[in-house]
Amino acid sequence: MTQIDRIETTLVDIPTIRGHVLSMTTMRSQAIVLVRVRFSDGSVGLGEGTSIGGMSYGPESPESIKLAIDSYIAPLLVGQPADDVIAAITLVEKSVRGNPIARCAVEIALWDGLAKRLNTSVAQVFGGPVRRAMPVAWTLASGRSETDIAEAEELIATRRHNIFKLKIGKRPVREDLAHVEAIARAVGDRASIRVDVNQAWSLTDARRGLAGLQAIGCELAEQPIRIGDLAALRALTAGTEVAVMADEQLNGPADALAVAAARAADVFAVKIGQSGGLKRAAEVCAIGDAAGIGLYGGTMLESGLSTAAAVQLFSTVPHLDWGTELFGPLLLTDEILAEPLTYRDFSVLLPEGPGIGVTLDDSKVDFYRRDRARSLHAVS
Ligand SMILES: O=C(O)C[C@H]1C=CC(=O)O1
Ligand SMILES: [Mn+2]
Repeated sequence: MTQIDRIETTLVDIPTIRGHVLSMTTMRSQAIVLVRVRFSDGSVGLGEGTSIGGMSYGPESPESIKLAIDSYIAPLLVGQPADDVIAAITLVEKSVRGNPIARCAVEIALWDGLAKRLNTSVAQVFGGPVRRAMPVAWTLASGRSETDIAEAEELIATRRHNIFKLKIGKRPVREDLAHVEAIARAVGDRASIRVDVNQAWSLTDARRGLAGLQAIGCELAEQPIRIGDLAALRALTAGTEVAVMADEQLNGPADALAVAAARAADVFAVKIGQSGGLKRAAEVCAIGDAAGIGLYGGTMLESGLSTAAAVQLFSTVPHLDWGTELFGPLLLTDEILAEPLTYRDFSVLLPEGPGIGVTLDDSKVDFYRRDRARSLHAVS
């Protein structure tokens, strides 16, 4: 019986193509925890765990993801049967509370390994794709309206994106509304406009903000208020025509059930990392779908590796009415995959090939790994 032999983690830092301005932080590089699971038959599974802005976005950081895997998850899994992925994640969930991104990173590698050994794709293991291309939004977050408009124009012209998510919540509501309106006016009916407040608004800000967004014709507002207050989120959802999306609020199936039961959102941003893995993300989708909540494939701005894993999963989700934002690798200045994912005609394509459908460019990983940068720094 094939067993899990070894789990290795590597921190990799890749610069972003421009500053990415969120309400709580400005990203200039992205830190990725790469996971390699080595199995006793010689096969290898790849995974990735990625958070945003250190600990400013959520409770996990790149360093905490690495530590959770090295010190807690790997010792549990070494020696376990390689093919029993559900048993493995159940074992991990019993001993590791929280830490959904760390659990997801390892789980991706387990699915990748299983599917590769079966010579099939992860999508096939999840029941097979219902689509091989899915709409992919882009986030305009340079911090300046004119720069965002120029970026949007280029992306529409090259047919890469025609759904734009604007990061707001850092500036006063009035200024943010003027920013959204300027971009909405500039793109007209050539693109749709959504916003992500990343929890920054108070309830009164949110009432004013959503009324303004509705007047501008913005179709969706993501996580307008801080997580935890489902009654307030429900009141906002009921009080506006703008679709309200839950993002940071959703950390797995139990949260999905709570939001659905409270009718606190119109749409779920389903993230494989935040959900605690592909299996749990599929459950979040099922709960949302059963509750009549729209689904959207979210991202933690991961590299192509975890993005490919998410594409595998979302290709199998029957109703993905709000498309995806699986553009993570395009925000980075360099590609760590041997063969990049294909973005074409406003969509990302399901990669062909076994497992999650992608392999690493090892020389790129060596170049960007954090411990290499440290040792270079030490000798210079
Ligand atoms: O959705 C988030 O909150 C995080 C992330 C996803 C896209 C983006 O630009 O930021
Ligand atoms: Mn969001």
